[in-house]
Amino acid sequence: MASVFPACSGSASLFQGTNFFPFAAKGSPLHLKTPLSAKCVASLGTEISVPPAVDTFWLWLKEEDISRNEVVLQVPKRLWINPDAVAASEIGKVCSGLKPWLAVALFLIRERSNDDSLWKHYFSILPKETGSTIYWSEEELSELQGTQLLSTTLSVKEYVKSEFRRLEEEIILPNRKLFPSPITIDDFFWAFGILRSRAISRLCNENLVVIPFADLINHSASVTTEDHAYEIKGAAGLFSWDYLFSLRSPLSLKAEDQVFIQYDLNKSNVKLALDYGFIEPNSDRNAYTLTLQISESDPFFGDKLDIAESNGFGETAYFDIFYNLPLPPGLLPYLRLVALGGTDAFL
Ligand SMILES: C[S@@+](CC[C@H](N)C(=O)[O-])C[C@H]1O[C@@H](n2cnc3c(N)ncnc32)[C@H](O)[C@@H]1O
Repeated sequence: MASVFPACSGSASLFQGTNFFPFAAKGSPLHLKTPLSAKCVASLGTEISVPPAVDTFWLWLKEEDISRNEVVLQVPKRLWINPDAVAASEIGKVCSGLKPWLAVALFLIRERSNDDSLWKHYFSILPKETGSTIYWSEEELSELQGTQLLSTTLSVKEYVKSEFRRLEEEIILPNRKLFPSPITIDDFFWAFGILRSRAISRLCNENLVVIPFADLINHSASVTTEDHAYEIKGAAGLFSWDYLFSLRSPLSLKAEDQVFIQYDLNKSNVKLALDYGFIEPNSDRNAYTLTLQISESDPFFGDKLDIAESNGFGETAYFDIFYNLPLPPGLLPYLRLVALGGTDAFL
């Protein structure tokens, strides 16, 4: 059976004792409000059982008791990996017209092989792949036959392949000097998986950002709030000020407890498996995603699209239907809009 957990790619010796990363050492740009240590462990210690395929796993541990909402970690903006970091880099110009995730994916791939990268230590501990179903073998995927997870996984893989082919043709090959080392489809899948499992989009003004080291924090179903991430302005060094990503613990913790957050309360188990490579045993996560679309051949296509857009939907809309829960708001009105025809369309 496929592993839905990542194997640890870093070396445990990096983390001997409590002072682990060069980044987290004294005078580093990382702000640790109270001692915090990262460990590469053999078992998660979460409420979710760990299959034998799991080797090791990075996590953050507090070394002192902390109360709920206490700040545990701050990361200055200059370490964030986002479209601004790409724009300021050597590949900024050629990536300016790309979708943000494509630009950041290329940036991740390029920085990973750069020995002088600002994020060198961070890249050394990133997993080679996540447990996402996009990395499962044919044989493993055959276990999913008949499920929505399988069809979604296959279409995501197709989408990633076609985006890569376009990127190769339009950006990578015409700019050989900027991309001296060959970039393979596997590299691109790696970057895609890293972004799906580690990028956040909940900060104000940030649509896609990876916050190195804050992204080591694991998910727990026992955390039921999502308001752990803040962007604040503060001291980013002895003499400098910067925007900081500030992470508060949603739970009060005893020394040596693992710091957990809630990744997303609204993601179904299909999305959790696809994005992170784990699912929750909790049946509230079991959902079927219904896809509805206003057909371009509909005689009222333009009007219907206007109505959909003015209500926050598009030409295609996705609705997660959860087992034993009421239908999502918007599903029935959207369905009615799609189905309206004949004289009803003039009502
Ligand atoms: C944001 S990263 C967290 C960093 C992770 N600890 C590591 O060592 O790479 C998200 C990944 O951590 C793992 N993860 C986080 N919380 C988990 C949980 N409760 N159960 C299983 N895997 C989890 C999944 O592999 C997921 O793709």
